[in-house]
Amino acid sequence: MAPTLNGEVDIVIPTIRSLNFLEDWRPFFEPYHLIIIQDGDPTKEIKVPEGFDYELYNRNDINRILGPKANCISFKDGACRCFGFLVSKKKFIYTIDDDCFVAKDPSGKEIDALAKHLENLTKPSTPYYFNTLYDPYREGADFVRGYPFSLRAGVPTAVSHGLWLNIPDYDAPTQLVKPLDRNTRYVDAVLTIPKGTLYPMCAMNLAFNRELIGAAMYFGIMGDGQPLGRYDDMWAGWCTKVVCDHLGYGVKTGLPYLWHSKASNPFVNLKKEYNGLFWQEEMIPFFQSVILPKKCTNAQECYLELAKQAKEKLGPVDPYFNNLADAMVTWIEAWEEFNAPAKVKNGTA
Ligand SMILES: O=c1ccn([C@@H]2O[C@H](COP(=O)(O)OP(=O)(O)O[C@H]3O[C@@H](CO)[C@H](O)[C@H]3O)[C@@H](O)[C@H]2O)c(=O)[nH]1
Ligand SMILES: [Mn+2]
Repeated sequence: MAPTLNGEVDIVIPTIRSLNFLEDWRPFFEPYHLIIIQDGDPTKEIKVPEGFDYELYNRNDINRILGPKANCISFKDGACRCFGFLVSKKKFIYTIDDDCFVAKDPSGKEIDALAKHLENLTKPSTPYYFNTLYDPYREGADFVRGYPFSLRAGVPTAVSHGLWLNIPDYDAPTQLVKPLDRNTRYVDAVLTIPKGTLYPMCAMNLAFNRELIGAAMYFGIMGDGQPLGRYDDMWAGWCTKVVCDHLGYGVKTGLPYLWHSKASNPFVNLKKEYNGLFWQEEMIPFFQSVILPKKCTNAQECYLELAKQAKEKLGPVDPYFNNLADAMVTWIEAWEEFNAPAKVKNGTA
């Protein structure tokens, strides 16, 4: 198990409701610093349970801190969480939704999701050759026969994507036709997503190495005033995976699980997602075809190149993508204002 890295971790929570869920996480989260992003009405008071060390930002704070660049941070959408990624100074970020609770593994033991994410992030990934016994660095597992020794050191892990029991993260059409579906299947595995393969990244139980990939973990312009919602984490997932593949970093998915308690309204979600259901048939082939030049040697440089290509290739799909590409550039400008560009060489920050 990874050591407690509490000096190197920020927990980022977007919220429009109360934070009572933190009581459930207290044994695991209390040693850590929280960055709470209060979305929606800034005059509403958000109560944080006693005993937590936190900083809280509402929309007025975001506007005051970023000035004109604040327009790259979404309003009335969980995508606002990426402001927390921007202002953090820590090596690792864990972001969690406020309707997610501690899950139990099949033995009935409570799952310390954060500890498992940190373990995932501090052990290598294997994107170049699939290990059929899954995570080879796990206690009691290893590389199987036929696995090349030249690849057994693995690569640095940039993203750890956790899953959820109970309410599944379905898109609105699926949720509308299968409202009673509950995810009861606990799969005891962590997989590295192979190089060249995209995946639908969900942000409700997500951790990443901010120094390696933080600059590309931008959640786009979604929600209020935008023709798209609930594709914030999808966009960030596609961008970060393409950047990780280019820079030689790994992305893991699987354990840890948490308990997703609340289904959001599928009718509201359908309105938010509607364009995305069509546009994803264009967005995904775009990301599958992206080639980043060798001169891009860190996440910021890769991201600016991605913004350029997204404008060229997706702008004709809808003018929204021109605005999104511009917002991606603004994000990097803000990122570099807040963080002296981390010169990351060979995966060590
Ligand atoms: O306007 C808003 C709405 C929500 N939030 C905060 O964002 C997260 C997620 O909200 P919620 O749990 O209601 O949404 P889900 O449909 O369950 O989850 C989706 O959100 C994305 C991942 O977070 C992804 O699209 C789906 O998993 C909560 O913390 C809300 O408080 C917000 O800040 N502003
Ligand atoms: Mn939810």
